[in-house]
Amino acid sequence: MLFSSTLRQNFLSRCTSRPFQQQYRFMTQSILAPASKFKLALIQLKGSADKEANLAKARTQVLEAAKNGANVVVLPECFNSPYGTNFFPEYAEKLSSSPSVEMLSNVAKEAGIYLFGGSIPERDEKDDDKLYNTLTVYDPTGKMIATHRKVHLFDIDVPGKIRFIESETLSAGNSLTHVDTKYGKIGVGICYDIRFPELAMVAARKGCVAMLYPGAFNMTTGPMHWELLQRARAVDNQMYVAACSPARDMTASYHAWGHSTVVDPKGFVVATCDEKETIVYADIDPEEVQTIRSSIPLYDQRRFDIYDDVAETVVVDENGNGIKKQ
Ligand SMILES: O=C(O)CCC(=O)C(=O)O
Repeated sequence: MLFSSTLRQNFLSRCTSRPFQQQYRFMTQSILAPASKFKLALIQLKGSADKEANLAKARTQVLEAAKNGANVVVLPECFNSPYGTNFFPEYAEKLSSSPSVEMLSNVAKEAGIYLFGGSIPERDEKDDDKLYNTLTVYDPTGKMIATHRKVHLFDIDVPGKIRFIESETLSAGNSLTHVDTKYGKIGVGICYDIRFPELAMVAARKGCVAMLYPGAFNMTTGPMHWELLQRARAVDNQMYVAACSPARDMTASYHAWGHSTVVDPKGFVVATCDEKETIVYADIDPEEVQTIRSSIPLYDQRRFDIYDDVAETVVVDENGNGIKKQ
């Protein structure tokens, strides 16, 4: 275990206030929550329109990953359904009565692993018309320890290539999620969330050793940005980054890019694959985070005293000056 003292934990939680960071810039550089080595597995599944079959296949693959020594296992985005706005209402489940949650909890317990259960279309408990794209996380006893509703909905229009408007049927989540595991703190996002660097940056500053993203990029944006975004988030924040995709199915309406990947804190791809069904494994070592952070001490060198508040929306006026939007 690294940095396991209560003192460090107390310190870490106080580090989130800006005046504190300014005063103690030199102390914040290498803070990680208590962390130790673990084996990560990304299950690149080929789903179908048959939910029961998807759940059964996911279960088998999670057990396979655990048999091969994985301690933390990740499933892809929307692993229990086809990916498309028209499918979400049909496949959505309330978490309180969800066959997918039941399977995920049971298999996490049976396998004795932490399970980041990809995502499923979720129906709001109270408002039947409200749907989300939701990740649920389980500890090795099968207890659900976190949920993350996709914060940034995938609304894009690349003329002649791909138009996808997730907000046609989904609502966005409104909070960030950092999961405490016995191997360390882990941040999460879902697919399009990876395009917003703030999620990973906040996670790193809250002591996370890795960001995990279930995702389903496509044949247009996959080759352009899938690996680049993971390497960017890793190198900016000097942390592990992994993204777990469905396998490609050319008979489905949405063709996933595949290429589930793990990137280390230096920005190197340490494990990846092609578009076919497979399991990608990588050893995660928190010492690697410490090593790169002490060689290239970005955390010491940040200039919080001169950055504008990035939470302000800025627009450009007719003279080309940036002005704050009211
Ligand atoms: O950002 C992209 O290019 C793809 C995002 C996506 O497929 C998703 O959010 O599900």
